[in-house]
Amino acid sequence: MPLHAKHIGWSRGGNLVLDGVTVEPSPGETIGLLGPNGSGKSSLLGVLAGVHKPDAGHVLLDGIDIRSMRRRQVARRVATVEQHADTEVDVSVLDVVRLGRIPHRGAFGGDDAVDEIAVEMALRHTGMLDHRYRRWHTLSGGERQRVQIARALAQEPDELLLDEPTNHLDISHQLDLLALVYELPMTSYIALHDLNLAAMFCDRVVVLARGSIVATGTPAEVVTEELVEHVYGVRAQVTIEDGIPTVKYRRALRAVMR
Ligand SMILES: Nc1ncnc2c1ncn2[C@@H]1O[C@H](COP(=O)(O)OP(=O)(O)OP(=O)(O)O)[C@@H](O)[C@H]1O
Repeated sequence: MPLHAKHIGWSRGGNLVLDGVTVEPSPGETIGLLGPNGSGKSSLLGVLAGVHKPDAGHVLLDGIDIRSMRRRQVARRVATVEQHADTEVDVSVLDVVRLGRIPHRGAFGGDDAVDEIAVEMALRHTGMLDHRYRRWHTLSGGERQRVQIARALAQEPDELLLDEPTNHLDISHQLDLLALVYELPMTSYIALHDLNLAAMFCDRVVVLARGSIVATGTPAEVVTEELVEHVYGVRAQVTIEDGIPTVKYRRALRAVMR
């Protein structure tokens, strides 16, 4: 059973950041987490990754609460790509991607050949193989993002948690990356701001507002003109082609203050 969130409640600084959030994907599904700034998408990913301990509810992996699992056990199964991953250390692309193999190495090391195959596959998948000897600090924002995805893939997880992975990417790489994630056999949770990309590449979307789920279902069920106006306060036209909604936003009249 993939990573499930059941009735998650999580508070920070006296505020309820997540309130009764339940998400139960089927194996291999791509779940889009949508919602305005501050609605709880990153917090939910943090809870799913086991980084934040929920005050209420459970995160289950194979039906077992991850709190009762060892950290390494969870790390072998769940890979995370954060929004602003960076390092001051002078490392190569290869060094970063090899970090993904750490959960698979025991006290006496691991199988170097297996590790190197996983690393090469991950670099190839993300189009970074030719850049493997580049230094991290020489990479563009988009290239760094792809390296972080490669690191997560090298981990060979069953579950992938991605926080706005298309940040910094040009449209061609956004489409490539989401197509890659969509085709991977693993279950993925992706926090996204772009409703059109979410509609194209997610099997199901979960819309959060102020820490609660306000809608969940297929993109065609959820991404409606009413929802866009209700959740984002933006008027839009939504058309559906081949079962995939496309959102065209209406430009708000600018308030001129004199
Ligand atoms: N450690 C923390 N301490 C205090 N407040 C927090 C903490 N972490 C999150 N929050 C608050 O919880 C709310 C949800 O934040 P979160 O980062 O999960 O939202 P988000 O949907 O990912 O936002 P964005 O789209 O801007 O990335 C915000 O109001 C945020 O300020």
